[in-house]
Amino acid sequence: MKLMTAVVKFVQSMPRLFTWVGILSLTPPHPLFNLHLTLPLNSYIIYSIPLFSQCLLGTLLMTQERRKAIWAIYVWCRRTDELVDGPNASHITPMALDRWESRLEDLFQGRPYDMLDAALSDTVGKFPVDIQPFKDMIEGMRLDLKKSRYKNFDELYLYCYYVAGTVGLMSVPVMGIAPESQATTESVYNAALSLGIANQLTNILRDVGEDARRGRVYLPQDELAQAGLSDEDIFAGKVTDKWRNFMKNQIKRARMFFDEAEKGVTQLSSASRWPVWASLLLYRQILDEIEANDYDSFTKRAYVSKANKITALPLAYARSLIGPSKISSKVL
Ligand SMILES: CC(C)=CCC/C(C)=C/CC/C(C)=C/CC/C(C)=C/COP(=O)(O)OP(=O)(O)O
Repeated sequence: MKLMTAVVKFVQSMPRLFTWVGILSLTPPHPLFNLHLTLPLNSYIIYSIPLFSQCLLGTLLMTQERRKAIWAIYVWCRRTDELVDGPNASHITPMALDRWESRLEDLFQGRPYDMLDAALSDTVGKFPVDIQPFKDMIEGMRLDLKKSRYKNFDELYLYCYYVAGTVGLMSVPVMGIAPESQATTESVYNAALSLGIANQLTNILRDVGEDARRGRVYLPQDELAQAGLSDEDIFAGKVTDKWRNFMKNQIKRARMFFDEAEKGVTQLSSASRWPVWASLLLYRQILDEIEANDYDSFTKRAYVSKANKITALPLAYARSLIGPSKISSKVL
């Protein structure tokens, strides 16, 4: 009977699934597509951002209210990221970030500056979203302006929290915890944080060459030294046995964060589980692709093929059918 209900639910969601698959294989939609607002086109926000767009596309599988809220949050994150990574990045000063922060405070108090802020203002009025992770993300941008090396994993972890772990914390109040969940709220937030960290570590391991060309090394310096490697080796960009061993350990650690995140997905409300599983399974596969590229993140950009993306959807759906149980909550 349960299986029957699941099959019916899956078939009922087919139109949305096809939209999702269709969009995955075409171009990303406009970010405001789901905000239902007629606004000037800020299309730069979405067009260069596979991971974010992957997460956003995933939200097509959610309820409309939640979908709009997640879009509003991710659009704000993207705009924040664009301040230090976008075309105007060279003009961005800590003062500009201070102004962005006071604008954030205003929108949280119901005084949005523009229409995109208004979408987030609307979201924070509807869902119990806290301002702290948003402020922390701005802090991460401040850090990125002045720092290009990380002494050890603690320092790198803090950076990953600021720029990505925060996104997990912002998302949980919107995605919702299943009413039948017996897990502690803290454990679910921890899992969400782990997913952000895992995504960012994966991003870093995929983009070593690209970052090095911008003079940045987002790898723990002490671990590089222990592996017999230095910045010069990163800039030289040669895949050696030392590099392979170093990467094997980094990939192992990123996978541990994905494992932590997986424990929390089952505790999310049923409508949110599918998109989260889909983006988790897809992003995790980038690590497999780095291995398949013989750890060459200097000249190759690991990516997940369209075929794998499409196969991940039903897999993610199957996993999303498993919700909280007494056993899993005891594990947490
Ligand atoms: C697991 C539980 C309980 C909840 C889920 C909580 C969520 C949604 C976590 C996801 C957090 C997330 C999407 C972080 C994004 C961090 C990141 C690495 C952003 C960078 O994205 P892009 O720069 O677009 O990456 P690309 O380079 O791939 O385009």
